Amino acid sequence: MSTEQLALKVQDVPDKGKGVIAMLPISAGELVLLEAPLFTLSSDYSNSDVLAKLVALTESEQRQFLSLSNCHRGRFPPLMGICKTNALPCGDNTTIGATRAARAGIFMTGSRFNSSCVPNVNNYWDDIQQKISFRALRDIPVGEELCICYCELFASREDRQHKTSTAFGFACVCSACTLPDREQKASDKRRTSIGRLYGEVGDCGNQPSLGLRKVKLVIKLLKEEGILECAGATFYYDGFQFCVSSSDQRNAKLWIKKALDAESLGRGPETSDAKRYRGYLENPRGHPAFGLLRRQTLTGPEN
Ligand SMILES: C[S@@+](CC[C@H](N)C(=O)[O-])C[C@H]1O[C@@H](n2cnc3c(N)ncnc32)[C@H](O)[C@@H]1O
Repeated sequence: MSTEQLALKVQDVPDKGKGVIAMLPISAGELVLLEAPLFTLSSDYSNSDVLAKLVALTESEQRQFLSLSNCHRGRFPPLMGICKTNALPCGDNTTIGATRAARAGIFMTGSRFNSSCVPNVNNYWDDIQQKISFRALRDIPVGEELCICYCELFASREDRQHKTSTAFGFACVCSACTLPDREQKASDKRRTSIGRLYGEVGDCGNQPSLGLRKVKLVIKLLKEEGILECAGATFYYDGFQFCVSSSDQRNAKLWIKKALDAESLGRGPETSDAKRYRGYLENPRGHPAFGLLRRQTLTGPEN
């Protein structure tokens, strides 16, 4: 067993079947698991594709595969049901925006992570190592369950529950989905506002001051929802782009440093985006949008 896996244990958790529990204190940004898939499938797989993968496995691996949960009993043939319940993206995949990985994989430990709408772990496919990595988004104490997010974060609880119940056959019981009524309404309002602002920020290319105000509002809302660590990088990068297009190098550097820190936390310091961000931190003029708009001094991130 690798050092990373010593920090984890798969065990029964209330209302969710099995789950992954921290056995040691885990620090923000730490790699908690790096795992090769048992097998991968293209996104349009059929039952016979799964069967072909299964016969290539050892008997012990087949047993492990068949022990995974199946939330689609009666709706799909059993092998398909297990894959649909447990497959994780093996490629670029975003819960923000529309990028969908072309392949998905089944993982002996990785497929045991349950979902939370306030995840404390981020999963990311490492294309170079051909493995999936799981990194802690914040400090995690011993005994806490490690959860990733299966669904769109910037949606109301009703919409999130609709997605998890149709795609995965469960009504999410995470802390964000079980808030008392008043707090639930406030959370729904924040998340739907973030979703709306996400689109609006994208439309502010020629209005950098307005764009930055919206970015700052999103960051405030993400922080209040406890999901800044898993969703902040893209907005910090937007902040950088507004500054760089206005030739404001000083503030551009402050924004790109935030984007780099957020990227490294959730996906590691060696991703292609992290490398690109480091390049811009050294030389913001290297960005293709540098100086495209009127030169002006904007503002940096709040803290
Ligand atoms: C990929 S599996 C995760 C591991 C699974 N709990 C097991 O026992 O192997 C997905 C299934 O876990 C359960 N699950 C995951 N996240 C959950 C959540 N937030 N609330 C309730 N059930 C959840 C659902 O049954 C779902 O279909």
